[in-house]
Amino acid sequence: MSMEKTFKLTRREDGIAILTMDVPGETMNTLKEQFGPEITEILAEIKADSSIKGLVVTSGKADSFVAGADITMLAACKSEADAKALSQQGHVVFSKLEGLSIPVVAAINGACLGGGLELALACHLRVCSDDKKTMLGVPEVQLGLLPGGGGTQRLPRLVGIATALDMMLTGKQIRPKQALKMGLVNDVVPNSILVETAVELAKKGKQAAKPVKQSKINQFLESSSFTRDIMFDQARKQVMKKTQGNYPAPAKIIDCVRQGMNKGMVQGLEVEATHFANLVMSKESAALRSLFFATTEMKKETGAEGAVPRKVKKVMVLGGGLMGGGIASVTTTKAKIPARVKDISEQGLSNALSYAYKLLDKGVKRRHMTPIARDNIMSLMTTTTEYTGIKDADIVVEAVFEDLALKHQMVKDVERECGEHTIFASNTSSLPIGQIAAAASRPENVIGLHYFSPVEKMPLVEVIAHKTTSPETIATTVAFARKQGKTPIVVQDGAGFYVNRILALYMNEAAQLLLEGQRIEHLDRALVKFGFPVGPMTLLDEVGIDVGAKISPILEKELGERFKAPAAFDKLLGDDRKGRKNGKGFYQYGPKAKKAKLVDESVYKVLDILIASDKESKDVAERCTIQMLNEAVRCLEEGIIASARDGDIGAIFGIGFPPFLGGPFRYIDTLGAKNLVDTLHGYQSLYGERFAPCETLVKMASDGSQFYNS
Ligand SMILES: C[C@H](O)CC(=O)SCCNC(=O)CCNC(=O)[C@H](O)C(C)(C)COP(=O)(O)OP(=O)(O)OC[C@H]1O[C@@H](n2cnc3c(N)ncnc32)[C@H](O)[C@@H]1OP(=O)(O)O
Repeated sequence: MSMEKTFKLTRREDGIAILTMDVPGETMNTLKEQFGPEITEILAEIKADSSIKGLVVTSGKADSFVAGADITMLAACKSEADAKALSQQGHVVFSKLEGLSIPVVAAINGACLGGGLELALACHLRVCSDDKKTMLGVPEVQLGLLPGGGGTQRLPRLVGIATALDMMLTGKQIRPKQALKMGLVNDVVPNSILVETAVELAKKGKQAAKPVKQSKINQFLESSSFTRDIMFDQARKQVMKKTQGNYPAPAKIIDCVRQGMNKGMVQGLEVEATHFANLVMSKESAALRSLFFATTEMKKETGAEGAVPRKVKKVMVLGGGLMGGGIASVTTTKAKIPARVKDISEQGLSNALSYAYKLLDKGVKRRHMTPIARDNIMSLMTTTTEYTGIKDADIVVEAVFEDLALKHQMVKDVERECGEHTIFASNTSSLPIGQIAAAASRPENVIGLHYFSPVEKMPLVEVIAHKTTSPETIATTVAFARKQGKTPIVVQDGAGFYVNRILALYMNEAAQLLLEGQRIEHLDRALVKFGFPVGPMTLLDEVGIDVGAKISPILEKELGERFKAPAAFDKLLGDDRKGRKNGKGFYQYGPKAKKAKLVDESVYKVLDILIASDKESKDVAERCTIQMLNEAVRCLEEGIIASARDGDIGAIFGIGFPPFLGGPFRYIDTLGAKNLVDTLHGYQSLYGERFAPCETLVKMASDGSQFYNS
């Protein structure tokens, strides 16, 4: 362990001392084991020094305050007792800080999250910079945890119960302006005068806390334990509906606040430490923490070892449809790279422009963005019906119809009209990239870049290298996707790549259950209960039944019999059911549809279905998900994905596989390969070969091995 210290105390001539936190050897400040003892020592020194009249707490890192407790330290806890001790140690030092008789002001620039915000809350006042990196929040819930450094107690006392619950249950990050408005900070200033402003505040002395600004209704609700209990019950109900009981943290957060507000801070902190410890040791938090570690690790990977990404300064998007519009939008809005959209029709072009404009304008309406900033970003997006102004494009992303001949034409056009180095990235969801590259004279520049709809919301992209894609093309495409705010996984070429391939079998199984007489809403509910964001029938309506019908035979042809879709697509399309897009699918749409989504019962007749009694929810969920698990392992076996980690990230970020399970591979480790293989064999004898376990699983079942070591 380093002998360097985390804290530095500087005494100024005016009597204000600056306490600077700077964890040695790390890019970001986090609360580590040495935090407690070190700050305790310093606080004693400050207390004993009567020349110190005020204290400013700040960070020595250029662009972060404190990003919270060190998650690695939490993950290393061996027992609830370990974790509880950590939380209680935090309580003790934070209350010492709060108990200082001199004024204590936090000066915040950059991320101030979790335990970092809890540190700031223990100060008497807070000033933050107006930098765009400055974000305040308690994201613990996203790690399956709760704020365990007094946050569940100090936050509601500062900003009110309703606001605090919202922050803790969503984990959302608050920007400076909003933080000021809600009373989370006392002032917002440019970073250049941050510390000076904090010093001036400290000189003014401790001030009585201003009453929280909040609505009349919340004032009323928070005024007595009786009305507060109504609020807590309401919050609990909402949370149970949202989490389906799969995540233990939210209910525990509510309980901490309830007990703390009704029985006082001491009791509240005791409950907080107990619940925190319990959550640290939960399997849900372990899975969510592994996601955090996986995504931070992936941020550093180039996608092709040794290759250096080329700088992308200009992008062209072919096709102004839903996908093309979305891709152009994240290119200009997130990556801030000029994008030129080409479509054969003016209509397509105006669609793409209005797609981007609407998203930006939402930001203006919510006051996250000025109209000028919106217009500046819009000016990065230009349109054309000809190949003009694209000679210097570094990447062309193609999002036209799924038609191989058309894609070949695009490849040829781009090779003719653009530069030698221009990358041709196809957003195809089903055609193998190698087949598209077959028409290229520079196949090393051809790659797949598969987005998910809606592009601005779905965090994943698949980057697909075919056999001769160059490492530089891979690295450039990966870096480009990351600039668009995406998490890229590099996968190998093959029908359906990874995500759609595992999704297809899961969807087919749901369709099979439907044909066996299981009700549509029952199927959807069973999988939502399991932890998916929407059920398979809703998903098919959203994606488009016609789209599913188009992809299905390609997968069957390339990957085999097990991909054969149940005979339903023809009948559905024969009845003109495409899903939400044409207002006709499994559910009712349009002006007559009720707010609560209702099944369009006439679909049962179209499919000649006799409704049977509901199977157990968990059996329905198992039968569908087990197909996904088996196929995910097959993708690893075939080298389609490079690692179990990539497979887990792909399924969670691309499909919404339940995050608390950690992804298909981590879930298989939890279930045990032997157990899974036995279950697959059971289904195989009932329903046939599509349930035959893949080789790797059979091997793992016999030798007891796992995908992960921990
Ligand atoms: C008791 C308390 O209530 C419990 C807690 O506080 S739990 C922790 C709550 N805090 C969080 O969840 C925040 C986690 N961090 C983040 O979301 C992001 O890192 C961030 C938004 C702060 C910055 O993102 P970004 O600029 O992309 O940097 P990113 O690459 O993620 O992180 C930089 C480094 O800091 C590390 N880091 C950031 N936060 C960390 C944390 N809380 N614990 C451990 N390491 C952390 C990353 O692992 C990475 O390390 P490396 O460079 O050695 O690989």
